[in-house]
Amino acid sequence: MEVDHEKQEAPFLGFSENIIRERSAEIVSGGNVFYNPVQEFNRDLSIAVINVYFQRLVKERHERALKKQHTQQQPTETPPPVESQATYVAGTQYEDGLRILEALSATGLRSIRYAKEIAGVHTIVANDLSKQAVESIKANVQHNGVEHLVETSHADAMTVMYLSTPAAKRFDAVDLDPYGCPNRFLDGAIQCLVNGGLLLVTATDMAVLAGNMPEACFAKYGSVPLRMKCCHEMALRILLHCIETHANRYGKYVEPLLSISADFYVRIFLRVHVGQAQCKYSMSKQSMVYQCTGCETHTLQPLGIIRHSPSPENPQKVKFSIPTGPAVGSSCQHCGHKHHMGGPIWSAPIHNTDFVTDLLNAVRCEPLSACTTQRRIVGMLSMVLEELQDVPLYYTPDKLCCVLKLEIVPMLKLRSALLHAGYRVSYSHASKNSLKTDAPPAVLWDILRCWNKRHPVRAERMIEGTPLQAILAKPCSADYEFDKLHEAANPSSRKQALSRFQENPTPHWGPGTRATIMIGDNKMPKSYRNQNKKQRHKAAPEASEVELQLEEPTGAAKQPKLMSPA
Ligand SMILES: C[S@@+](CC[C@H](N)C(=O)[O-])C[C@H]1O[C@@H](n2cnc3c(N)ncnc32)[C@H](O)[C@@H]1O
Ligand SMILES: [Zn+2]
Repeated sequence: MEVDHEKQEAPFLGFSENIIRERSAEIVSGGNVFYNPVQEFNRDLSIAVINVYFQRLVKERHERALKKQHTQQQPTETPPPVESQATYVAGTQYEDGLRILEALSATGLRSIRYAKEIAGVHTIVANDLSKQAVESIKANVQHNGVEHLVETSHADAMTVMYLSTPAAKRFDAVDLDPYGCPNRFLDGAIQCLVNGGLLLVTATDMAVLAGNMPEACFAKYGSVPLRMKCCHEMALRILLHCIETHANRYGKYVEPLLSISADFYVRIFLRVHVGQAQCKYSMSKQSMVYQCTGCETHTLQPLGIIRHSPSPENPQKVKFSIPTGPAVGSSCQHCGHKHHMGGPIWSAPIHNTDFVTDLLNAVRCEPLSACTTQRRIVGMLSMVLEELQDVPLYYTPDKLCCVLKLEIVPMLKLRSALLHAGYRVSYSHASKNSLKTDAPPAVLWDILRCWNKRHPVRAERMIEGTPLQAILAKPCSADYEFDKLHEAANPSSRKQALSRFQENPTPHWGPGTRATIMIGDNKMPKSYRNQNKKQRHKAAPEASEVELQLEEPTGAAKQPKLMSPA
């Protein structure tokens, strides 16, 4: 697929002396083309997801075929066998295999790995806007012997996707892995996917998504972010909201399979289905978020509600309506301060636990168990399965205690207190220090009042008008149990010490790399590169945006820090 829109010849970089090896693939031609070794986790996970997605697809096809046979065949006929996943192997082309588009491919590494490690491929189109990148993809595809599966394309990703909207040309899976924000590619991706197709989206503009530039976030994603401790989950939910609104325009809706916040980016795996009727449910999957400017308590205000109103003619009948609100008073019921309002965000579950269970089983077995980042994938997925799926967003004990200037409650004590009081708790995969709970915020503050009795805040801190004074002035309504460890307080992933977070980030950790970062065929501005060098060891500098420091806080709560380019 060649769209010849580039007139001038960019120099072909040729083969570099360095060979990059990542699992099954070797990259022999890279030059100035983007390559980020830290994204190996992202690529490993994507390979696992696409493999399991294809297994599901085969099963769905099988069930459909059986159903068809059942309705058509005579009772005496024996049904012919329908192919199962076991017959598919990686590296071979299948007529009924997946048509995958890697819309922003850089060196082609991801596409080459998809060709070699995904069982049941028809074609992979590896596309890039940069001529250098495309030369590099061609050389790498040839070197790895996957020309029969990987087709190279030199075009704007949007052109490729819009030219692929006719039914016969659609893709089963589209992978968007851009620099920064993926928003401009979403419309085309939604339109060029088959019904039930898989969309894989990365966003690395975390400073925007995590609340440092609300005006930019609204312009890009149609949602106002809030600066919260749970900003990584908020980022996932903003991106999901954005993709859902794109899908709804075409009578489609999304089914999130897995939504991951990792290192310096978010990555979402979801299916896009056709269904006007299901689009009506979209309103009730989105919420506005109120955040108190004093104590940071968050409260969700759904945009829609669904009521089941069965009738004899239609037992499944539902009614869609608008909830009354606002969900908070004009000032915070806990501390009396005013609220900020953010959103809308996706407030329905962000993972499909059946899918994640299959995925976890798959990465524990050959061949996926052999991938380099397998331990981290197992840890991450185990944590995802432990998350309270019906509780959007989370608190952190350090921030809660910071508001009240209290000694920090150890996580297991706080979790035990909540569990003994009859509430559910979980971590979020997005933060080591997270606390998801179905306990109302009033209970959380009450528990901290109880903690204050044991570890009282210094008297001089009780200043009139502060959230601390307002919250601690109220009497504690119960004596919570902190000391008796609840059996569910320590989740299995933690007990087993599964590798759940990025360990020992490399010196070049972040969206940038040692090689020149390219934006299309243009080099990243020098000021960014210099800044990049200075900050490499610290956090995650972003190619085109200021970046958020993503380290987990230690000790008392810290606000996320911006690292602006010099
Ligand atoms: C982050 S890199 C992709 C990395 C790659 N997916 C991987 O796993 O190694 C982004 C790539 O997108 C390309 N690009 C930027 N804008 C594009 C556009 N509008 N259409 C196609 N490619 C584009 C850049 O040239 C760059 O190679
Ligand atoms: Zn408050």
